[in-house]
Amino acid sequence: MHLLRTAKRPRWAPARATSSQPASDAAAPSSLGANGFGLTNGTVDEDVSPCDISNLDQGCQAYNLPVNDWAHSSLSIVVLGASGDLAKKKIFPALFALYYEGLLPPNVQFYGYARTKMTDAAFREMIGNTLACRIDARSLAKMQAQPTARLPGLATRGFLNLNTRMTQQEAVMPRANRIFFLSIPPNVFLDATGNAAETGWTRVIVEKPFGRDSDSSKELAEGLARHLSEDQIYRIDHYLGKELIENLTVLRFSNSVFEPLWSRQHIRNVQVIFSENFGTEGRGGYFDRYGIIRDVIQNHLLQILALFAMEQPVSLDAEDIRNEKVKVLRSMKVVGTEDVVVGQYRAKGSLPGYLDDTTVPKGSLTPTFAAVAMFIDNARWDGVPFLLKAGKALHKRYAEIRVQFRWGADGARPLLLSLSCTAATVRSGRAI
Ligand SMILES: NC(=O)C1=CN([C@@H]2O[C@H](COP(=O)(O)OP(=O)(O)OC[C@H]3O[C@@H](n4cnc5c(N)ncnc54)[C@H](OP(=O)(O)O)[C@@H]3O)[C@@H](O)[C@H]2O)C=CC1
Ligand SMILES: O=C1O[C@H](COP(=O)(O)O)[C@@H](O)[C@H](O)[C@H]1O
Repeated sequence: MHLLRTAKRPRWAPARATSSQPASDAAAPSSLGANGFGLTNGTVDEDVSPCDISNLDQGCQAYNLPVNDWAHSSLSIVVLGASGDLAKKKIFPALFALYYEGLLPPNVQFYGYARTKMTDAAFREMIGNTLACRIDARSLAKMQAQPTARLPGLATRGFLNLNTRMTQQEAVMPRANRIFFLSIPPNVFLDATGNAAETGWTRVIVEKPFGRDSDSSKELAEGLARHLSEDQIYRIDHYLGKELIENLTVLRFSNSVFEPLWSRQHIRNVQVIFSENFGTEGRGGYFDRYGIIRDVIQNHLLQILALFAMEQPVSLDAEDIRNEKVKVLRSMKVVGTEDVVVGQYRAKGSLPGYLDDTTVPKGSLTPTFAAVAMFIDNARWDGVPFLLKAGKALHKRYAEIRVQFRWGADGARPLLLSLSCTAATVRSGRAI
């Protein structure tokens, strides 16, 4: 069964799976490009949609944001941590998709920042190889070679150097706006926030985890507040943008099949599973300081649990949903060590172990797998275990919610809500 929202697929997006089998499970066709999606024969000149400023204005109005004077303003988008996994896998492909669809202002420039030394050409090539969109290699090369290339290169020589480079490019317009995407470990956030725009607005996008613990999270929030006002800061948990998660509230509360069953009377247990079939692969610098619980359980999986278990919000406004989620978190029993199992993946055959990753400190005890049993002490969920499981370098890549109902003989099939990035599906699973 496919989910509720059927938005028009943008031209750059991969085709969605059309069966109950997620596309990621299907055999990959042999003609895939490096980005993993099928390639077509368009060229950039023909394919890139020109930016329509009136569309941007309408978008701002729709979200209640001030309308920008894009005819006289530039926009610089800076990705800090541009050599990292998140930048390569998600941010640059998403930015490129927006650009490709004509959804960015005409005077936009992208910048990367990292400590790794790389020539501008090597940096552009690295980004080019990760673009998850349907353009062919010829178009990509053309785009990279364009004299007006939007990606000037990678700054590595300090934030001052980055600022100088941006200021030079921005001089063409009276007003310069800046967006900073902090795709870096949280302990570096504060150093990175000193490059605010002088003639336009500044926005800073901050990635989870927001610190390591309560103290560092508080310190981070206070530090950001010293440089930025709250309306300049956008905190991101990209799991909230997944199709199933966006639709979970609608699936539950607008659906007379599910809502009457959503309680301890009918549900025996719930599992939220995050399984990846690849290890850290050079991300030890970030991952080892945080571990799997801070990396995905404390944020992504807990968000899912809260949305799954919350009471019906007064409206679908963000604040109302947030209030209901907070009530779930406040009703949860404190997790003790007896409720948690942790592990670390080891080498098997030709596959490296966690400690074989050269970016991981020798002898590290950081967990790459965790299973946590949680309980919500309220009338709806009293006594129902919520099992959150997450691991890297496991046998298969998938993410799903498994709902085990009480009725039926032992071994009744659970309801599976799949969080696959290519298709949100609801199906019944194998008996357990
Ligand atoms: N990977 C993913 O799919 C997702 C990651 N995230 C979040 O994104 C953030 C980064 O994760 P990820 O990209 O995976 O990690 P990586 O380790 O792959 O990348 C970290 C990046 O930060 C840079 N960096 C590290 N230390 C410093 C420093 N002191 N000063 C400046 N730059 C630094 C690194 O570049 P260099 O060493 O060259 O400086 C690298 O570009 C984390 O907060 C993570 O939670 C969120 C969602 C998904
Ligand atoms: O936040 C993170 O998420 C990714 C998994 O996200 P997905 O959308 O690609 O499934 C995970 O690999 C990474 O460790 C973590 O930081």
